[in-house]
Amino acid sequence: MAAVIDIEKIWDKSLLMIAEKVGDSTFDLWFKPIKPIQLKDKTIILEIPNRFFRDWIEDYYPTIIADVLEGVLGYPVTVKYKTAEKEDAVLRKMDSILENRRSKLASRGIYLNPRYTFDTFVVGPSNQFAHAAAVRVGENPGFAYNPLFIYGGVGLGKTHLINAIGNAIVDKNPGMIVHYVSAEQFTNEVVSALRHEKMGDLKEKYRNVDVLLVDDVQFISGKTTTQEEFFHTFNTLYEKQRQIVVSSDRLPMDISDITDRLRSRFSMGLIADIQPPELETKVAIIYKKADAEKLIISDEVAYFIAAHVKSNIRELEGCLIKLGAHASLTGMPIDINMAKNVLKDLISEDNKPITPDIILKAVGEYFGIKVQELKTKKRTKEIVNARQIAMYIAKQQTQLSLSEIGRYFGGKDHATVIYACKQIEDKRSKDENLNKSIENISKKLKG
Ligand SMILES: Nc1ncnc2c1ncn2[C@@H]1O[C@H](COP(=O)(O)OP(=O)(O)OP(=O)(O)O)[C@@H](O)[C@H]1O
Repeated sequence: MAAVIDIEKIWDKSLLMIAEKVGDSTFDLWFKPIKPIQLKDKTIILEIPNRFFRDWIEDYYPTIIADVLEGVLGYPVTVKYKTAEKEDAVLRKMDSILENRRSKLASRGIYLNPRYTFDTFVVGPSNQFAHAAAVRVGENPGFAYNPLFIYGGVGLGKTHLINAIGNAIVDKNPGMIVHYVSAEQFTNEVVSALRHEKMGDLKEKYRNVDVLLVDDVQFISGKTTTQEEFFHTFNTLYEKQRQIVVSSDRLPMDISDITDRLRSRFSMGLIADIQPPELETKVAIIYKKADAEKLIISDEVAYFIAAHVKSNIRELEGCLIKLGAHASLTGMPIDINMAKNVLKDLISEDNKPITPDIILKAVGEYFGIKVQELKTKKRTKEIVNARQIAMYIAKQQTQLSLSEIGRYFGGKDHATVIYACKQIEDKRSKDENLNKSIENISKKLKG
């Protein structure tokens, strides 16, 4: 007799694992209310209170449920959501258009996010340049800017823009092979191909696309075989005038542990940055998203969210989704009091002072160096440079004395701190890239 699958038990086990990964408050709010409905043909249907739950989970933990279920069941499953409340007819229609688009793309083997198009991207001074470059590439793949390298901080729209390029190309050129891949997934494919002696297949797949979109390329830092494979893929595509678009959270020169030849390839075309959005752009994004979700919010609420979420647009959307979920569960309209109440964590985060630990973490993350290494006496060029930048920022952005800063950086004396600050000050006036790196880290700290 075939084993009967006890869906409740499986879900309970999965919930325990999810709780461990996401922490109590997130778990209670977003995952605990989910109920399993059906598990059949490697597809699980989960009931969620309303569509905001799906949006939030897809934004913040897009693969967590599928990953955990795969761990529990031992095979991959597709996760589908069903909302408990009756959905607005317009929203349901929009969802079905998106779903259609998604399956059309998937049937051509193209895994682009159908939501991320130029139409849904709000343009402002912070992203105007990257957007214009992306549109050009979308209109003229292979011939406008090749490669296009888009860089910017976390959650500022890089994935959205490169998907929008892909969607625009697919729409206009039904025959073109457009391949979107995260650098992490590419690395996994290289590892798997090596293990199963399928490198030939991998080369065949990647070197024959018309458009290659690689997201979060900084991930290949330190991974030599992946870099090697990517380098040859890059050259083959480039020679055939096929379009390459790469996104990264930092400039090519700031990606540590990649070969110089790859770094120089990244800089061969156009490098376009996305900066954190200004207040007006944030407000415009909030309205666009609210519109898409059929949420009614006042100017006061929109400006309140925009003023408190400093830069990350994913967080901006997260606030709106949280409000939408709350309004939908309570049946109350969204007003400023609800916003203040539901988003109170956000407000209390505002006054957090910048500490040397926060600076070390931000600098470490930016350059891909462990905080511990910044605090030791290690003297490789990269570490010394990052450590000096961190001291310089600490001097600028904290009230600490030079000796106190020195102490935080592994017992250095105040003369070392003065020297570091002077070095960076001098280099900054001559080196635009260094200047940009410091600005980006500082913005991240303020955000
Ligand atoms: N200008 C914009 N207009 C509308 N939505 C935007 C804009 N910029 C970002 N977003 C939205 O913000 C969210 C985060 O953006 P995205 O995932 O593209 O960021 P990212 O830069 O790739 O982040 P990460 O560094 O984490 O990979 C997405 O839902 C995206 O649609």
